[in-house]
Amino acid sequence: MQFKDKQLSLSSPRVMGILNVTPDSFSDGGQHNARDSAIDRAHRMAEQGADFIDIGGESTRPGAADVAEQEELDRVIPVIEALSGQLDAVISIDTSKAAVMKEAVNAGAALINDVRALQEPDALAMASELNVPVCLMHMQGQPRSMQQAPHYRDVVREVNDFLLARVKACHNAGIKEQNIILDPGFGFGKALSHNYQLLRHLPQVAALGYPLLVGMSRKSMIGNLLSRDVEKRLAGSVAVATIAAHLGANIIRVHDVEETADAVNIVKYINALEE
Ligand SMILES: Nc1nc2[nH]c(SCCc3ccc(S(N)(=O)=O)cc3)nc2c(=O)[nH]1
Repeated sequence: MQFKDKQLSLSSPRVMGILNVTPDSFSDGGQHNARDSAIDRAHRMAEQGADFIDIGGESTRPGAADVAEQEELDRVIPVIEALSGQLDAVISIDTSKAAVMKEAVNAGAALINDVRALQEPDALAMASELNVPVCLMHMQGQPRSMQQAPHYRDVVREVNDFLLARVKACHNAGIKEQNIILDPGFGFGKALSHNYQLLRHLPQVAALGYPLLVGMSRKSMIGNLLSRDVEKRLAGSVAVATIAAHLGANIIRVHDVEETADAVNIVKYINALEE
């Protein structure tokens, strides 16, 4: 797959490091050293084996409030500008806003990661104009309310139907087939059982024929099942990452890059063994 001037094969699973530049992700709260610590973290994750660094200025965890466009721009653009051309990894922008997509790609991002699957105003047209790969993710509802009462008749079918509908919308907007990545959206309007049904049937999502991105790292699907607080979810996160890679996920979005890269390297080795 082509990410601006970087060709990256997705034939074996890749690791995406999470770089949250939202205030709730900084311990000390200071803006300046927050930016510096984000830049250091990006370099560290690239060194640990991240092929992508996903930069997000809007928290989309359950209950999160919306973020104003300028605020989101102020958080992410300086970090992308500081990292562009300095990393061996591809910079991804985690946003739903057309204006943030534009500025981020102009500043050096080569992948758009939209948890709202280009449903916001002008997002489809912007993604088409920017002509970079885009990840379309399934979410039931909006972050503020999505975990109140998630309900599906058949979660895998309904997620697949949504993703295909968004692919059609992309096609109609002139977005190239080879620029599309899909994501079932773990934790975005899903109860525990829905998340594990999606993981177990990931081959059915892969069967849609597009590269898959998955993000389960430290999420409640691990915490609730194992009764683990967020700082004790590394083993569970590596476990689900390994399962997803083995079942066909192409990009694994995680906090813990080094540990996940080790697990993915074992999956890659097994997959490379001749039949
Ligand atoms: N493509 C893609 N982008 C993503 N960005 C994020 S931010 C995570 C927000 C969050 C935190 C915690 C829970 S919970 N209640 O399950 O613990 C849900 C959502 N995630 C993903 C993901 O998966 N794919």
